[in-house]
Amino acid sequence: MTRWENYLLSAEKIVTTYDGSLPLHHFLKPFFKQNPQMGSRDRRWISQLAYAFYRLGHLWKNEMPVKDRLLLGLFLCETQSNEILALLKPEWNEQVTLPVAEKLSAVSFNGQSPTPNDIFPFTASLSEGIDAVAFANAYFVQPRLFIRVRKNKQEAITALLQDAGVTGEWLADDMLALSNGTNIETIIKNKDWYEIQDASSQQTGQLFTPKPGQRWWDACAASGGKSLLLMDKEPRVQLTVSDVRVSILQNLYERFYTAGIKNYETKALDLTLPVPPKTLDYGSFDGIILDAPCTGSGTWGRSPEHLYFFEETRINTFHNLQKRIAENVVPLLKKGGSLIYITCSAFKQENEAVVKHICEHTGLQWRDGGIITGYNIGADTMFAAKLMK
Ligand SMILES: C[S@@+](CC[C@H](N)C(=O)[O-])C[C@H]1O[C@@H](n2cnc3c(N)ncnc32)[C@H](O)[C@@H]1O
Repeated sequence: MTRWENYLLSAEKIVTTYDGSLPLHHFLKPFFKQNPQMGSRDRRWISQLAYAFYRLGHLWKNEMPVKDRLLLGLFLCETQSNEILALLKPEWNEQVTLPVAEKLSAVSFNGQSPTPNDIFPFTASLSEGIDAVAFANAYFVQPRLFIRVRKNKQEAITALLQDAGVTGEWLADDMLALSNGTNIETIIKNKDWYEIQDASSQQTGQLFTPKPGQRWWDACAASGGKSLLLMDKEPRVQLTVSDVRVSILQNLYERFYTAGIKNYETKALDLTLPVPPKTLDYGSFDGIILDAPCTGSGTWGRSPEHLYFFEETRINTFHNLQKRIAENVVPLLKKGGSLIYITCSAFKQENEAVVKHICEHTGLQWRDGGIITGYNIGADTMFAAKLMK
């Protein structure tokens, strides 16, 4: 058996035993540990085959034999001729450099050509403004790495990248796109010069309008990505951060420390329940960022196994959770203050439908924002709406 056939066999073993209960990279680690004979090149190819399999989403999921599906994934995801296809599917190897849309129109199974809905079977549930074809086809392109440059270090960072022979693309004054896998930590040693943050996530910050001395609350702060964005816009804000997970706030402390942010208040809060009156003052916040828990469907390009194992009923579970959290958060907003409702979901039920519910039940008004489509630049799809009290 050739090395390439062995790769296929190992990838087949992975995708037939992995059940989606933990992220794929967590599953791959022990798999490779149990197979120490595999070198780094072997591991890279086997992982690539497995990821490409999940990038097909639901396309011919239960019909196509696993080996054929692994090769189909490789054909659609790879952009350069490779030895696996050369040996096992030479006709595809010749077409591998074509754009994804052309490659998709060149394949069929049981007389059927693939549709966006075969890949992402929930296209009818997508938010307004999402192009279903572009959204589905983006699954075959690995998302890019984005950094947000801090402290006006654009020139210094450009020089470091040049020295390292790495090319980036400036998408905004402080937003740099790099190819996925760029080892940025080894290139830029000063950790406070930048934040790794997806382009769409950076774009949500356009709705933040903090003024010196104002009180802002990042209600689902996790490791603080949005708070860091807010504080870089206006460091004189009085910030409160909270999350239901105390463990994730530990990451926030570390990131804030590195970024030099010292003045903030922290709370552990489960927002499915009303905020206890003595914990935070009702009607006191000028701005609230509600980056709500969600399906994450706008980020599945980075973890395509989630698309493969997703059950549609989850959308409604998150919709109900988001409404409940929002209802408990709004009373803490000042009159004239703004609520920034954010998700990294592409589903309208988690986005527009929740905003509509908030407006109808709390009297807030939707003033700005909406879907942020990242798929054309290799970024996540997100939703961010500004609501005023
Ligand atoms: C999308 S993440 C927030 C990401 C973060 N804002 C950032 O930019 O890095 C959603 C967060 O909501 C938190 N969460 C989930 N259920 C919650 C609840 N019932 N009350 C408060 N926070 C909750 C999760 O722990 C998670 O950290």
